[in-house]
Amino acid sequence: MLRELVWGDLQVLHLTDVHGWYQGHMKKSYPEPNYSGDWGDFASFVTHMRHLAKKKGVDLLLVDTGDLHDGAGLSDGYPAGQVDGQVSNQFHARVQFDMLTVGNHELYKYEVGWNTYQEFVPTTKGRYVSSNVNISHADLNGGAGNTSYVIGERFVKFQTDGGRNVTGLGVLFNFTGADSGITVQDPAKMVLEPWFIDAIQEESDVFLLTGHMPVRKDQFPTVVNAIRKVHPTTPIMVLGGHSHIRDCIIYDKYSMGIESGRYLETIGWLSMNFTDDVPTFNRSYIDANRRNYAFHAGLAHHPDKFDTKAGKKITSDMNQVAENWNLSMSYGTAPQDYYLQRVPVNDSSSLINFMTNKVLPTVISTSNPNRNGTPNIVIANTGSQRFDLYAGDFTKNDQYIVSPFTDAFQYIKNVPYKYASQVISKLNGDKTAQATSRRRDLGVDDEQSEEELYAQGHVSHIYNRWMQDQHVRATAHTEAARDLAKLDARAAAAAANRTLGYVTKDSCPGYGDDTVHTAIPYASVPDYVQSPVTGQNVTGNTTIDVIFLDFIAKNVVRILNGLQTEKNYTLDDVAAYNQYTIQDIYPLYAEQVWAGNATNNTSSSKEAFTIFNCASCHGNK
Ligand SMILES: Nc1ccn([C@@H]2O[C@H](COP(=O)(O)O)[C@@H](O)[C@H]2O)c(=O)n1
Repeated sequence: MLRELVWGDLQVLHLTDVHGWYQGHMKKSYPEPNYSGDWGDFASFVTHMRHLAKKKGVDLLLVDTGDLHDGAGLSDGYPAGQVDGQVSNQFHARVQFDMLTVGNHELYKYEVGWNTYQEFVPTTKGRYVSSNVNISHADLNGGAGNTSYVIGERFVKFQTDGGRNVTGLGVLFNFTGADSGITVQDPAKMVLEPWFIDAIQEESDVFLLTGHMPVRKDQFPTVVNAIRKVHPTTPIMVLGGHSHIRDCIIYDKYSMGIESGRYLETIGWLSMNFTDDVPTFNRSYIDANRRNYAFHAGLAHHPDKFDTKAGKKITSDMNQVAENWNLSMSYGTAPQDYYLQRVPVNDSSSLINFMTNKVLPTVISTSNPNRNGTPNIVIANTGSQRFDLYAGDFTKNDQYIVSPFTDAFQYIKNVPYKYASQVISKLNGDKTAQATSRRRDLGVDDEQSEEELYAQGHVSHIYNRWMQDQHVRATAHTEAARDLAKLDARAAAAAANRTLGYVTKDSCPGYGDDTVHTAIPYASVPDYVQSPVTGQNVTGNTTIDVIFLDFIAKNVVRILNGLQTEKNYTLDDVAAYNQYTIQDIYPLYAEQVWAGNATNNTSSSKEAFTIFNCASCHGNK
């Protein structure tokens, strides 16, 4: 069953953290088909929604809150000579947004930030807002030295089609991990700037406070409060991002904020009715697939009218780029799904189990011919793995999705096994505080605070906790649901028809998800894993090679020194083990082990969500 959107006088369709998933989710295993709409489908959806808004005589704005690339082939699989996101940004630009703002992933590498400024921002027709982010560059007008440029606009003021005055801001969290040449101002300082104070003086019908930061526990309240000092009752619509969750929060009677997930899985909806007294807000999280798009656009029963010419062209142009870049090239066929965090780590469907006990021993343990006779172990941080690996063709695109980092394999040779074998438990050791564990995972100094890590952009713990909450709630309700189902056959049938997906509980009234799902199970995984020792008759005094990712080299060295006093290890003892990075492990494995598997994966996840005869759609007359 799909839940209808509640329209108001003004609504925002919101996207965030697309991370390169412009081709949509292409696998057939659930929940992927729920998110099978691609950028062309999204473009068609937006066109229909804009028409619908016009027909209803209301306003509809389209907002994106950053992190456009890093995470899938169409952004990251670019040929040499280009910049990450350069081509995918061109597809993004084919849908005209009313406001956009910058994410931290646009700022890790100077050339990406500069390319955003030079090539992408001009396509947004003055609607890219980076209130607290600047990039410096040799003066473009030939002046001496460097000039600091606001990446977009500090703020925007515009009028909607319906004549409402909007003041828009685009604020990034207090990010400290930007490349040199890029500066991010703390939002707490930004609100004291003369330009900010000036920009918010004028009365608007609404403030559109966009930004790449979570809507709770970050600095949106700082900005809301600064606006409130001048405009106690003007409506503020807040659109956030960064932590990849679906979330909604009420700041005060006149403002509401939403965060709209990640990876082109979720399209957020925030609507508002202007009233003489207190505005009313509504929010929804739309599953990004053609069925849901057609349903909300009022076309569930007119599927032939859904695709626009422009939308179809975007899809075919993206497919062409994917073909040119070989993104659908299959390294082999995965015989089953491997889940990152859906099953315990000892389960045969665990990606971490598979990587540790099959992939690393097959492709890394044996990869250095000069160390052939020496036993070894391979240690990896599980944070290096980013997504499920689904049954079917394992493509070049999947390579960027599942294991995207280019962390190299290094080793320390001739470590007595009695010490080497203890490294993993020490790495996973002190579980007293999750923060400690995460600090270790990041390879940073023990003194570094949680706040510092957050400021560097690390937020995966927020998404994980959100998934865990959904699972815990689902498990708690299972008993009650079973009892209900016994009494009510219809409820049982409805529950049986649910697919896996997000089951959001946020802080706003009513249901948020537009589709009723069964929560995806969640199991936590250790921070680090180690492959079995190779070789035979390895005893405590046998010397072995300890192989690990360069990302955690410092930690391994420190731990080895804590375990023994015979040798003082330093980073000088660390050497490259092979030419591979963690991004290479599944392609190598697939070529060696899966290449012979038959492919029966020619259909697409989109087929699961045909909009023809949409049985679960209703309400579209
Ligand atoms: N080169 C890298 C960079 C990061 N990681 C892992 O990613 C985690 C940070 O993830 P966020 O989603 O919070 O940005 C970090 O803790 C590492 O586990 C990596 O493995 N290699």
